[in-house]
Amino acid sequence: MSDQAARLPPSVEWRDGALILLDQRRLPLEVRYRRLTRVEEVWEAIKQLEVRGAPAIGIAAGFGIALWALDAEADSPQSLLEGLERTRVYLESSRPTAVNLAWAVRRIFRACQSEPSVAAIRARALLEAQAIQAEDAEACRKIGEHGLALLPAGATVMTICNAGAIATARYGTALAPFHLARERGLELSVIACETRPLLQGARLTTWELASIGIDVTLITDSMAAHVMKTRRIDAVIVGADRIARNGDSANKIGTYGLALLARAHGIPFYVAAPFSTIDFELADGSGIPIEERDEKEIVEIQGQRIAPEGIKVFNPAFDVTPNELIEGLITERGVIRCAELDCHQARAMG
Ligand SMILES: CSC[C@@H](O)[C@@H](O)C(=O)COP(=O)(O)O
Repeated sequence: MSDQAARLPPSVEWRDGALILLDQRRLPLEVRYRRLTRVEEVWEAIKQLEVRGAPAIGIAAGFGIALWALDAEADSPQSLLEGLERTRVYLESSRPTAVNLAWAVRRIFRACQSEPSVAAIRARALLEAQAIQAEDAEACRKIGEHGLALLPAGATVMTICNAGAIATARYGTALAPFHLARERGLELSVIACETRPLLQGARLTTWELASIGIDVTLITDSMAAHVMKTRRIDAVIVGADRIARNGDSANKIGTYGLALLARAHGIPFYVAAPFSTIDFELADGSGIPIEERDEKEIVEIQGQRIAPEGIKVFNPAFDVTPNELIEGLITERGVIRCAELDCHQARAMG
């Protein structure tokens, strides 16, 4: 079995005491890595989408808190933990929608609380961040297995944004089935929506899939209905930034529209995500915070103004797809119907 997925370099890596990030703002024109050594740089990299995608920002934030812990001056475990708590809150303020970020830094903080010394806290922060990364790679591989099992041979799948290997530790979520298909020599095709306004589909999904040899066709977001009507689309698979416990799922703006179109055309619509993306504290999607971003992302293209000066702009980065439009959640624990999510978790908790 070839290992095509391994050809893609990791987008987030801990090396020699620093965080190495693939700068996703520059793709596909340039494959450039940056070495970050301070938590402020990690905060900025998350804010500016240098690292993006729910699991990847969780992993990066995890290493960010570890960077702070390793470097901080502290004369007692208590003072280190107090600083760690402030750093956790700071990192959580970088982007609000993807729950993986808060989930990762809270998990690291909790783990550190039981350590007896400054040295043990420092070591534990890094170990926990590395564990989160390793667990994500394994979860994404399983998501790929479960997703692949849903698809007929030679399937064509539509997706939006980039929920791929570069948005996770490895393999991706919505794109994981394609990485596994490639490893196994199976032919599948992808229709990638460009994903206005920041073009993660056009820039990142096409780059990622083409670089592992998957057949990928780029369309603009407004072509989705026409393509569903005139071509055979076997499924729509998207990622998620936060899933409420009733299955309502927040993902990149435009996802909700795709789900409505898929329903109108009788195409199954799946959300692929690890359990770390599920926020069991939220009863439904109405409580998911939706990030609003700078108007420049809409009124400019590559620094060039395209809309009149002074017009009003609304730029939400995410929307929420209601559970009734979702055929199933493709998770590391299998494909779960939204209605079964809550009891599934209750069973897993024993
Ligand atoms: C595996 S990534 C899942 C989601 O985070 C992804 O689909 C998405 O919406 C990313 O948005 P982004 O704004 O690029 O971070």
